Amino acid sequence: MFAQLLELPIRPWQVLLGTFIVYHAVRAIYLVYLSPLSIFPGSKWAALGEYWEAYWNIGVAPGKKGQTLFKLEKMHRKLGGALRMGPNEVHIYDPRFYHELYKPGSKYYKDPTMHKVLGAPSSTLAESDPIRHKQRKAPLEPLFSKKNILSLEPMLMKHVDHCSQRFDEFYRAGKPVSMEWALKSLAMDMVSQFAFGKSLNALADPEFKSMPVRVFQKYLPSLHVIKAFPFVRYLNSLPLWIAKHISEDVVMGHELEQFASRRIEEYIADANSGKAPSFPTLMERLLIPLPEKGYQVPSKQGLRDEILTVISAGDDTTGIANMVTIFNILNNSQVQDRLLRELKTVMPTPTSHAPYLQLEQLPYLTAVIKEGLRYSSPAASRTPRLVPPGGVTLPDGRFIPAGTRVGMAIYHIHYNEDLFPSPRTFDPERWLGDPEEVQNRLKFNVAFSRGNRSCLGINLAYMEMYMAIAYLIRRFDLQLVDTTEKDMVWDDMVVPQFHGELKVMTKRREE
Ligand code: HEM
Repeated sequence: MFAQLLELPIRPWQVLLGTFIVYHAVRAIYLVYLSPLSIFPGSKWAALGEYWEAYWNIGVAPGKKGQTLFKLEKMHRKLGGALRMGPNEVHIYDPRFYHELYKPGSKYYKDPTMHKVLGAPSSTLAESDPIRHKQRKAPLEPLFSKKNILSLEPMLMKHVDHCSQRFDEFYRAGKPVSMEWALKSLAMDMVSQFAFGKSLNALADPEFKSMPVRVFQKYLPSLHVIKAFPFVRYLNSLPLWIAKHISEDVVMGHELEQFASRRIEEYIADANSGKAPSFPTLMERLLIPLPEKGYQVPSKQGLRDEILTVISAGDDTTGIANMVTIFNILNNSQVQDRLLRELKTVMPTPTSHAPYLQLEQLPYLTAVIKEGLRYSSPAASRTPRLVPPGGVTLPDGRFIPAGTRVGMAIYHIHYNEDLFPSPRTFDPERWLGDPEEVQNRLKFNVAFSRGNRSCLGINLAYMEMYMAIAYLIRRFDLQLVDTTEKDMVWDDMVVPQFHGELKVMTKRREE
């Protein structure tokens, strides 16, 4: 019988199929049982391919959208501080490793294969090469310095005033404001004016749902899909007449790119005719070469990529941090009363003004903002890096070889019970009290990440938060409408995507 089988002719496709099966079987045995990463526990599926993450993130099964972060949290609690996350990736939960991975001068660089498919590959955010990254950052660092950002205060104030006027209109019409859209529009106007010199006027949209705000809201969650299936990104390169038939999101993305390109042309034309804005802008800096620092002015497409990346990095993040903080203030009358009492010391009437430098000195407002950043964790997901030559030994003694992807998530640090007891309670008191304890805790308030690749926009984000929260709480007696903690539960769609809406009635305070 066996001899008869051997005599059967073997067809080429059978050879191919057999080779394919044997190759994958051997590969699977190697990855799961023999690879140096096989010492790390975790799902066997995760060891075999990138699709374990996608399964929990992109909604292939009902209720499994944006869940990898939370799934990892549960698994770490059971299986320990380091887990296998992919064929070549380990996920770390142990906070002792955070400041090794994301420290200044860290040799753990971004993984080009991962970052180049996300967003604009030529942007500073996506650049993985440390030398090129330094060159790209050269014009941006002084621009984002605190001194420079302070000069934006009058411009930001104008947008807070515009937002307040829009709140009045909603109140007169007897309609609640959807705060997520309103606060993202506020952040959009601030960051776009900083980028182009002119704001996109998102606050003027009747429902705060202007095209750019909607596009970013839709685009960021699609990064989960692009990460798992990089070819999806190339849909964006299709001619518009084809794209129209495939996806409305792609069409919106095209519209935004064209819109940004027009704004760049306008800026250049204005600057050439001596009409540059009176405050520092991103466009202005990007157009000045710095040969001594290796910075060259990017192409028009490079400029567009950089501008759109900065706007996207600064819009949803700040809008979400403000929204979550405001919800928690309104949801806790003790927090609101104490904050209001403090605000009245520098803004005695609801129409008073207080300079940012004075707001920044208020201890309770500062504690509320720090807690808001911890609690909201707007950039919650893991940010992977590559282990440098020589490999690394984890605090628990296990070794990870060079070239392995390792990542930690800001949310896991912020919700770690050992660092922040009762992490699900919004408690500004954590940031008051014994200065030494607060100082230690501050090391783990990592909303903006740490080290060379930490947030460039931190000074702008703080100023936006202080101004939005101080003025909106001092000016308005905001009342929650049909909003509970359940609405504030979120899925991790690159930025938090909430299950419900924060809606408030926006009545002016009289005293
Ligand atoms: C509450 C608001 C914000 C939070 C929580 C936040 C958080 C972060 C985090 C965690 C990173 C590091 C990402 C990584 O490791 O890949 C980052 C990077 C960055 N952020 Fe922010 N961000 C905020 C607001 C802003 C604003 C307002 C801007 C600018 C207008 C901005 C611009 C950037 C840029 C350009 C980078 C890339 C830095 C680099 O790669 O060198 N961010 N941000």
